[in-house]
Amino acid sequence: MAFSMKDVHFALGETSILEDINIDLPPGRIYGILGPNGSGKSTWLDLLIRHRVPQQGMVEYNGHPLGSYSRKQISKEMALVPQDYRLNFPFQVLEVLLMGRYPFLPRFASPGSRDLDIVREVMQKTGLEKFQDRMVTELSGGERQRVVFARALVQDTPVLILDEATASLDIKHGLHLLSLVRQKNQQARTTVFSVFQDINLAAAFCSHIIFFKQGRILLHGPTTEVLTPQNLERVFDVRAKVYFDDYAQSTQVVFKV
Ligand SMILES: Nc1ncnc2c1ncn2[C@@H]1O[C@H](COP(=O)(O)OP(=O)(O)OP(=O)(O)O)[C@@H](O)[C@H]1O
Repeated sequence: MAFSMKDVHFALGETSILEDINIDLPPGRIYGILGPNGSGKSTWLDLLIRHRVPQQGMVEYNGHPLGSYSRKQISKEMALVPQDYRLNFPFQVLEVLLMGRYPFLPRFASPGSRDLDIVREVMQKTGLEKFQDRMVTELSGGERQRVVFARALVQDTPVLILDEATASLDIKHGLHLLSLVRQKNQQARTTVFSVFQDINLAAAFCSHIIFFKQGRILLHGPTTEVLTPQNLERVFDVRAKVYFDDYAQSTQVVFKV
């Protein structure tokens, strides 16, 4: 298993945020995380990357307790693109991307030629070359988000965690970044967790879906099996039609408004 969670409970103060989380997550899949606002999706991602630690239960990564990994080891294994990350310091885009290599550098060492090669390759693939000398503080919100996303690709980890990572991007750049993630998943069997509000994007991109509701995992499974009108009604209280779309070559959803 890439991850395994047993009887996980997480609370903030007196408020229970996640309850009874029991799930085994094999590697090499693209997991779409879906659920209403406030259902615990981002908090659950925080448990995966150990930004938060559950009060009860066990989180394992590759068969070992997540708590047995150092922060640096975790950074070599997992990269996160947060929902709303603010790059407030006046670094150049190239410098921010090089930060993705820091977990792999010995203490006090500077990035080497291999690190620069990885950064250049990601810049080229993500179309960020023309921004490399610009200050991140002088980019638009979407451009900055593309830099944060690219930095996670530079980190080049077996696990990639995306929290509505393309929500502020235009459709072309969003689809392009997701296609890069999928290519990497197919070539290197990376494991991807991605929260989406756009259910059709999740349907097109994810092999598996995990539905959250009120701090619990309500159900999970292969996208084609669990993305049904009944489940969408249970989770989101909406009426929907689910069908296979030839053009998208994936399951798609239309909603009754
Ligand atoms: N720092 C905090 N203090 C208190 N409650 C919090 C805090 N952060 C999150 N919560 C609460 O925890 C619950 C889960 O939040 P979380 O951000 O994980 O939900 P989510 O499913 O990712 O939501 P969204 O779709 O709106 O991003 C919510 O009820 C939220 O109000």
